[in-house]
Amino acid sequence: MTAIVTTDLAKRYAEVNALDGVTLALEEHRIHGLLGRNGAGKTTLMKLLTGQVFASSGSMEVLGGDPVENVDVLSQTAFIQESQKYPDTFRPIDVLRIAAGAYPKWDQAYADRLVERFQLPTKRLIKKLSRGQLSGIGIVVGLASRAPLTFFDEPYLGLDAVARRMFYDELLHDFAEHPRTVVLSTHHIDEVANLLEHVVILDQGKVLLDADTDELHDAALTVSGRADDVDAFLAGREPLEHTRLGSLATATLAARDGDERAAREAGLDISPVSLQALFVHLTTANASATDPATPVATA
Ligand SMILES: Nc1ncnc2c1ncn2[C@@H]1O[C@H](COP(=O)(O)OP(=O)(O)OP(=O)(O)O)[C@@H](O)[C@H]1O
Repeated sequence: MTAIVTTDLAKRYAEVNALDGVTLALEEHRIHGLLGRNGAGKTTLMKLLTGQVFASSGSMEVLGGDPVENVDVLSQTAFIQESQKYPDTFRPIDVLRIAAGAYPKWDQAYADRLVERFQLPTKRLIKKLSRGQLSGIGIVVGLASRAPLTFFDEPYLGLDAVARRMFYDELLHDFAEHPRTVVLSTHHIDEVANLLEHVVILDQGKVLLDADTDELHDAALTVSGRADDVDAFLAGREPLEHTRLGSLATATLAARDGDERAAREAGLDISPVSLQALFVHLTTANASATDPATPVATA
């Protein structure tokens, strides 16, 4: 089943088209990566899908319904945001108590284990917590809610590398035991690349890439070797990246059938292109092809 369908979805603010004609279908029970440079429209898309802002045009279906003021859909949805605000008097224990009442599939024993693992001081005022501890609250809520649809919008801010690793491990482990649909927005692309089954890259409000990660591994390749051999291999083709160092060269290019064999025969080394490298190539190429911000057409 498809968990999320959007058709030509757009969100216009006064001066920007934050989202511009987004058409997507996200399968249920998968971990989807929502990637994009700053201001690409990731948070805006997640806010639309959780009914927090209204679309300017287009349509969407989330878990089979319109999310706007729809308790059936929203009770099955968790949206974890780094910028979550809490009342001044709140302690983590208050947030966890509210979450326990709000999410039908809440697992208190799992929440307790996560609190311990992330060393969350549950009785300290939230306003006194460190940034990493604040992120920890969101992660505990996002995981222990076991919501059929969970959005994590850069949930790691302030978390150190060890705690981020713990989050990825927990997500993967719990996802395997309790499959659900996860949409994860992050700038730490290499760290999450192995978790993602499907990736959407937004750029300037539009979908730049919408693909399964399996397909991406075959989408591009990097060849390296003697500069003359690399040049001969590239003949007539436009590489995504090409660097020369003395008599050696490296080139990354969109893959075609037979490339690997031809590169091997030419004596070149072949390496796969990481998701992070592909992301940088695609968004950089798009930036030079378009304006940085899409101006709103005035009527
Ligand atoms: N309430 C708002 N009013 C006006 N413009 C907004 C508003 N919210 C978002 N925008 C603009 O919409 C665009 C998309 O913003 P959004 O927060 O969705 O990006 P993002 O991909 O989540 O970025 P980041 O990775 O930096 O968090 C940006 O240009 C942003 O300035």
